[in-house]
Amino acid sequence: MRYLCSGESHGPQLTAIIEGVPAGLLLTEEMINKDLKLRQQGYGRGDRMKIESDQVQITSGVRHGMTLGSPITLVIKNKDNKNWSEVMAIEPIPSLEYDIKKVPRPGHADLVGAMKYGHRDLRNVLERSSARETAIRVAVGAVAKQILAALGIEVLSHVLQIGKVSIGETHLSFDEIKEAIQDSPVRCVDPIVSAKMCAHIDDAKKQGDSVGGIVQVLAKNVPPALGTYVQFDRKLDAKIAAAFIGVQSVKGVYFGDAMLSSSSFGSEVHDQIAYDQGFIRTSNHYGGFEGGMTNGMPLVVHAMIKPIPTLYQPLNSIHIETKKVEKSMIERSDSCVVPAAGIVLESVLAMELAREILEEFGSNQMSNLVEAMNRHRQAMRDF
Ligand SMILES: Cc1cc2nc3c(=O)[nH]c(=O)nc-3n(C[C@H](O)[C@H](O)[C@H](O)COP(=O)(O)O)c2cc1C
Ligand SMILES: C=C(O[C@@H]1CC(C(=O)O)=C[C@@H](OP(=O)(O)O)[C@H]1O)C(=O)O
Repeated sequence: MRYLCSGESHGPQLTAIIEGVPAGLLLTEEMINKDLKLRQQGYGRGDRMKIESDQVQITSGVRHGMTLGSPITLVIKNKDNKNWSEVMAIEPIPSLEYDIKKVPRPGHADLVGAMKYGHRDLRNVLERSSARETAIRVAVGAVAKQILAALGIEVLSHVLQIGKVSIGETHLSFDEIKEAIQDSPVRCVDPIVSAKMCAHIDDAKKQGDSVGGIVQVLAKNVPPALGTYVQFDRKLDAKIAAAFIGVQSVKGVYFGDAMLSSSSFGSEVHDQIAYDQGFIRTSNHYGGFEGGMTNGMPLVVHAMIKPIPTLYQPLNSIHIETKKVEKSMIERSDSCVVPAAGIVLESVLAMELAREILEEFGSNQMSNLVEAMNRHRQAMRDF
């Protein structure tokens, strides 16, 4: 399964084409839209989210709610495009005068992107580097989630830390976490910490500042032996780490209790092997991976997210023509996107897992894939 995305932040639409989704998967726009809605929520989002109400349009590869096995095309319209139709016009508008962006934001792609592609208007960079693009990736991930759901696998994200407010680790189960975050505007399991996180975001916003944080992404019911140890670039944890870093503002990835294990004795953290109708581990400090392969324990992946680069109290920068010091540009911005990034990272994890499963059990039809997975699970239990 492979996919390609396109679209500028204030252009007419975002598009994705996914190839390799087996035929016979139940898929409707509504199944995708619920994730698009979640990505738009989360305390700390800016005014753009009041304009957009993301809805996907499936324009190929699906008929009567069922995938055909042909490429699936997904489209999300940018509602804000109507406010930028001239600035973002595809055809030249010679007489148009508009604000050309010249003062790059520290922490954003503006300066290096312009240097790389030779742009003198930083808008030519920011339009594509923008995390607006994550909307269509969430749509793609929702398709992957449907494949996983048919195989009994589910993913979930929740927030462990926002700026300086941290919940530490939680010992709740997957289903308990799902329940506990329902009413939290920051997807945090503890209501008291959740309120502190919101207050911390408010404080940052009042100061014209921004905050980052840490998200935990989980997958349950993943069978053992996905991925392989035989070649570095085929290790599944390595593929997931690369895909996580591919999400805007994710600066670190770690599996399980990596922070703790790096400062512990081996005897304290290695997950001991036991047998109970199949091999199990008595703990899950390594987040479900050994040697680049899943070991049958739940997957536990963490993403460390930096604070948003655009600041309402801007930092110093340099005008790219005058080379003089100026405050960096600002139009409009989120102040915290940690909960939203969690939804994006769920999609990314779902995509990597679905892709790996299809590579391992390759199938054109969902029913054959389900059978192959059931056989694999049985073989793993019988080992
Ligand atoms: C969902 C989401 C929304 C974001 N919104 C903003 C924003 O409003 N303003 C901003 O400057 N950066 C925002 N970012 C982060 C930038 O897109 C990102 O920092 C930038 O593209 C540079 O990439 P890097 O941080 O991965 O190096 C957002 C990131 C995500 C995941
Ligand atoms: C549009 C989205 O996020 C955008 C990501 C983003 C950035 O620089 O990454 C900058 C902001 O864009 P704008 O200036 O249009 O408000 C965010 O709103 C979205 O998440 O759908």
